[in-house]
Amino acid sequence: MSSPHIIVVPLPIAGHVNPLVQFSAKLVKNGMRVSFIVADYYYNRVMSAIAAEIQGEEDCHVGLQSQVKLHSIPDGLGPEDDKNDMPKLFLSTSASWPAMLEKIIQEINGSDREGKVTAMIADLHMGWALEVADKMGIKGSIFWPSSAAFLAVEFSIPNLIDQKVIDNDGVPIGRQTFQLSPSMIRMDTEHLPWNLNNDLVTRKKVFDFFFNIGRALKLTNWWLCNTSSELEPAALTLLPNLVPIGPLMTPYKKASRQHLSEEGLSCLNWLDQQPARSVIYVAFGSLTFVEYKQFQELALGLELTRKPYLWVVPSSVITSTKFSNIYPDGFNNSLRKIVGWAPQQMVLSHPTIACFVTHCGWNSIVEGLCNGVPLLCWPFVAEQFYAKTYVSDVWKIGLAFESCENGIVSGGEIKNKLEQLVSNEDMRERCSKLGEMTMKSIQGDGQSSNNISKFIQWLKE
Ligand SMILES: O=c1ccn([C@@H]2O[C@H](COP(=O)(O)OP(=O)(O)O[C@H]3O[C@H](CO)[C@@H](O)[C@H](O)[C@H]3O)[C@@H](O)[C@H]2O)c(=O)[nH]1
Repeated sequence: MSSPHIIVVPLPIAGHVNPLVQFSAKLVKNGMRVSFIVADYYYNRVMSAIAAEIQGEEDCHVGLQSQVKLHSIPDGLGPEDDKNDMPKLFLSTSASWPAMLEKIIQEINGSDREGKVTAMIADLHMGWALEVADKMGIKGSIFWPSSAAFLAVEFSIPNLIDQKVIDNDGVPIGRQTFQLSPSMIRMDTEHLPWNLNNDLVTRKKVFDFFFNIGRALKLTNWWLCNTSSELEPAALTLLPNLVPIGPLMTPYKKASRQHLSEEGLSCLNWLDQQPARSVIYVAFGSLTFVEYKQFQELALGLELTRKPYLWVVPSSVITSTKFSNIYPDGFNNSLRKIVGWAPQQMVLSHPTIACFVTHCGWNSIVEGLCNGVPLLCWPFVAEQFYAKTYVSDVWKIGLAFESCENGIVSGGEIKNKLEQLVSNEDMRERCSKLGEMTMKSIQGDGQSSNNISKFIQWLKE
């Protein structure tokens, strides 16, 4: 009998692609074939990430890599569009990908070499893919890469309308805070998941898109989430049908440097030269954060600490003259390293990292805490604010910036918070403990590990 063949469909953005790369590696190690759908510009990065995941494991051999096949699709955005613009991605992929996905599945099923597709794992925000699977007689499951808290808000839309927190179009009825249950974090109507930008027409489209996700959820009972009961007991109680399988990450000692790009390797080589627990790591995930004045203040704050720092900055910024003028002596010297992309999980597990300045993307938060690295929160939109509340108020493993009246966080504030954070041993200790507890969930008999085993069993049935 041929092995199960799983088609994996992530939203094409790092925070959605990465956890599914790691999950795909697990499926392959459990004897399955994976067809991974990827936007064309991600092809090379995903290819090397998969190779590193699979070969990095001590108990795996090179041949397994051939069990994953990438199928690239154009993202449907125009040449001028930002590849990380979530609302545009939701809308363009849901319009242009269904027909292409169906064609890919037909091609796989028509070829003798690969074995027919037996199941699908679709990102919740690619929920339309389950309708394609359903039409083609393929069993499906939903995967959510972020917090259960985020989902709890999406699932509570009818209640929020009834309770007059939002109107029928998702618009807040006045600014207010609310709790979805007495043990849940308090949320602000400013940070609803569909408030991804200031354009009201787009907000409404994204709200309708989220509201309609319920259709996809009805097509499966497997709602997988990249969280764990150690991290989000209250949200998981509120959503008893959600299956926690997180944190989806690989411990560093197992991962391999051999597949890194030159830039990635240069980050680790540079870290190898730094003193233990000295380096500030700064990265904002897929977010393109390029506001000049704020960039200048962040650079100033980092320089004022006189500590070494590794900062991920979009390549377009590194090459622009305006920004390079901030550093008259050049972007890189022995105390600073500025790169376009870093191998984040390896960086965070490096013993020289002292703290992480993050935009509070869920994967960044979980990767930081699982490596025991205290966090300095700089949320920009939507659910990143929920993650910030977890970090600073619930888990107490990090701090958050105060912005000034003009919305800019000053260099002085950045320096002060960084100094407070790195000198706080209690916080570091709490972070290590929470990280250890959370990692146990995906090991041995941990809850997430058991859930993954049950899911794999279902895929094999
Ligand atoms: O230089 C870098 C920067 C990031 N990463 C990786 O990219 C991923 C980034 O994920 P995340 O921190 O979740 O950020 P985004 O890509 O910005 O994620 C989007 O998707 C997440 C999951 O839904 C949401 O939580 C975020 O708010 C949303 O911005 C992580 O695995 C990082 O390890 C790298 O490897 N190198």
